[in-house]
Parts: sequence; C-alpha cells; structure tokens
Amino acid sequence: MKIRDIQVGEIKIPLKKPFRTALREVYTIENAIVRIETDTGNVGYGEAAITPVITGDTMGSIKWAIMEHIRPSLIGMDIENIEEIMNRIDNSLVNNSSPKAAVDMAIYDLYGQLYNTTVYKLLGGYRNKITTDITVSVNDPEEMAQDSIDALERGYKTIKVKVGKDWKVDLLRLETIRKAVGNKVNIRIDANQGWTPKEAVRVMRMMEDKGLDIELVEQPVKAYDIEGLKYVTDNIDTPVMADESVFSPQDAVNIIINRAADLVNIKLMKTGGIHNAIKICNLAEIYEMECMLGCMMESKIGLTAACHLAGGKSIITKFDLDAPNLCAEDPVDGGAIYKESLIVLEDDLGFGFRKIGNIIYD
Ligand SMILES: C[C@H](N)C(=O)N[C@H](CCC(=O)O)C(=O)O
Ligand SMILES: [Mg+2]
Repeated sequence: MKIRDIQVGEIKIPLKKPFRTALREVYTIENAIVRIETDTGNVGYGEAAITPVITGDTMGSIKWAIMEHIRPSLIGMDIENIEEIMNRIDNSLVNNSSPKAAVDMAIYDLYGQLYNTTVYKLLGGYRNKITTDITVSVNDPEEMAQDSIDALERGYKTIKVKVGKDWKVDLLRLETIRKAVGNKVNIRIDANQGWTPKEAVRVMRMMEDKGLDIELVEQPVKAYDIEGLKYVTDNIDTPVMADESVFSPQDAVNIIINRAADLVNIKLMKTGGIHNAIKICNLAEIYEMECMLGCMMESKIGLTAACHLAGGKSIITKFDLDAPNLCAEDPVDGGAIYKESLIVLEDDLGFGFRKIGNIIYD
C-alpha cells in the first residue's frame, strides 16, 4: 500500500457556545484536514487544529508545512514502513507539531486498514470504552455554576473548569461551582498559564483550606517557566499537571526528572501525532506517572485518533476528549462513537471513517 497523494482541506464547525480560556476565545472550529490516498484506493484522514496561542500553528503554516515540506518526502512510501514514514515526518522540519500530527493520524488510519484491524488494537488494545470530562469555559461564576449543573444533568461525572483570568475571581468561581454541584462531581481545573507561581500557590492553598476538593490543577504558570511549575508542585497538595510545558518526549523527560509536575497532559497536536505520544506514554510508564489524554478544539476526526491512542494505553487514566461534544454539528460519519461522556470504539478498519462532510479543498 503506497502513498499516491496527500491533500489538505479545511473544515468549519460552529460551537454550541463560545469556548473561553485564559488564552483565547473560540466560536467556530476552523481546522485543516489531511487526506492521504494510496495506490490501493485506500484513504486515511487526519486533522490539524489551528491553535496559534499554544502551538504557533496557523492555517497557512499548516498547509505550507504539509504541502511543501512533509508531502514531498512521503509520496511513494509504503505504509508498512511506518517507522521510516514517521522519521521522515519528524525530520521534514522542526516544530510544526499540528501538521505533523495530522499526517501521522492519516498514516495510522491507513496502517489499520493495511492490517485489516482497528487502530486501538494495534496500539495495545487495552480498552474500547472511555469516559471523558467536559470543559466549563471561564465566565462569570454564576454562568459557570449553571454550566456545571447542566454537565451534571447530562451525565458527566468530571468537569474541567477553566480559570487563570484573575486568581481572586477564580477562587470565587470554584466556590460557586462547588456549592452548586455539591460533591456529586469531580472537579479538575485548568489555568492555561494564567497565574504567576506565587499566585498559583496562594490560590490553590486557599482552595485546599476551603475544602473545594480539586482533583488536579493543569498548567498553572507560563509554559516556559519550568522552575515556576516546580515551585507550585513543591508547595501545594493538589496534584499539578503539565500541559503547555510538554510538547515533545524530551519535554516530558525534563519535567519528570526535575519532578516539576505530578502528571502530564498528552495531546496529539503537541506531540506531532501518535508515534511521539507513545514515547511519552512509555516514559510515563517507566516513571509511574499517570497521564491525561487531552485535545485542542478539534472535530471527531482528530478526536477519533486520540481515542484510539487512549484505547491502546493503560498509563492514560484521565481523559479530556470532549471537543466533539462542544460542537453544534458533527460532519463525521463513523469514527469514535460519542454519547456525551461515554466514548465507544468499534472494531472498524483503521479509524473507521465512512464519510466526512464539509471539507473544502483548495
Ligand atoms: C478542549 C479541551 N477540553 C481543552 O480544554 N483543551 C485546552 C486547550 C484547547 C484550545 O485552546 O484549543 C487545554 O487543555 O488547555
Ligand atoms: Mg490544558
């Protein structure tokens, strides 16, 4: 099965309500979709999220990276030589983790098709059911409390609450939410780099003293500030999770050996796809560090790939794979089956996409 062509298109999906974090506000997902066709007529799909404030990748840079740098090195390659394909993707240019992820996903989709099996079984076959949390965007405390109650009524057992705007209001946000949902919901929080190290320690200790029972705090400080992250980890009881501080396996090594965080949030858009995410899983297993598998604002194309990795790896014990549930439309027929918090993987070939609507190719 040899690669005949690689195309990049665009997809637009409106959200049910604006997605707000300390870093950005999103109304519509506008992402790049990769389509790889082989000489056997098989087709694989992947997705690159436009998240310039985290990865630096834009629609223009993603298309250019794939068409001008990655595509030429892959045309004619045999899918069974996946090791060499992944080396070529990684060596085609530095950084650009989202376009690399999109191509990596499409290759894994084809790899499953080549061996007539579903991808999560090739990756370890550990589970075919996953329970995701749902994100509560950062807004006024009352609106966030209402969103949390709505999540509870829709069956979610864990909410991921966005904070990091102003630590005093963040404390009020969590007090209001905890009062509204009682102890029926597990609450994790994500500051998306919004606090200084001292603010993070201060506000987290206050949350601890008030008994708000926060499962973990994600990326309290700036991505580059590993010393600051370690300062927070060393000075609070709540587990600290590195997100924007960990893109590559090398970043994960650095965090682990310096004990700068207790947990890592792996995202395909940061690692450059499944093949590097597996390396982080292996490292985490060696050092007995549980991981979360997270996502950017992606459609069910990117999320199906992430779900297959989650299905393969036991070291991934926490799941923030909610983006399709935040979308007002699902253009994907096939792939992972989303029923609010429950995600099911069926025994399809590859990722099991049957039809994908609304992709616009140049
Ligand atoms: C969508 C997911 N639940 C999430 O919150 N991801 C964010 C980044 C998403 C983005 O800005 O596209 C995170 O974990 O930081
Ligand atoms: Mg995060």
